[in-house]
Amino acid sequence: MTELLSETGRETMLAPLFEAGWTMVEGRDAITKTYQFDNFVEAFGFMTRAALWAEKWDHHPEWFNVYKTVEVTLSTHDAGGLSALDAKLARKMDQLAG
Ligand SMILES: C[C@H](O)[C@H](O)[C@H]1CNC2=NC(N)=NC(=O)C2=N1
Repeated sequence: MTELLSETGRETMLAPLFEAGWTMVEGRDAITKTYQFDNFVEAFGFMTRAALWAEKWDHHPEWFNVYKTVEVTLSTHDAGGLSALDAKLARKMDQLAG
């Protein structure tokens, strides 16, 4: 069972993500970010690479793709909110998106 982020965890792990363009989802303990790529192949390539990390970590994004835009929402369903895994996957996605 994955634990919800503590207050300290939120300050240390989420603050840098907010700096990097992630925001809280309204009315829900989840974070979201919209990535814009140059074209569909770049967007889908990002999703493919992120999917492999998600599967490896058994932690999966909610996401929505239209052409070169990918809208991502991260939350831990098992915990009913944000856990350290969401921060970890968010950092990986930023890295993959370059
Ligand atoms: C059984 C399986 O390990 C769980 O359902 C995993 C799968 N991927 C998951 N992904 C996310 N985002 N949250 C979860 O709680 C979660 N749980």
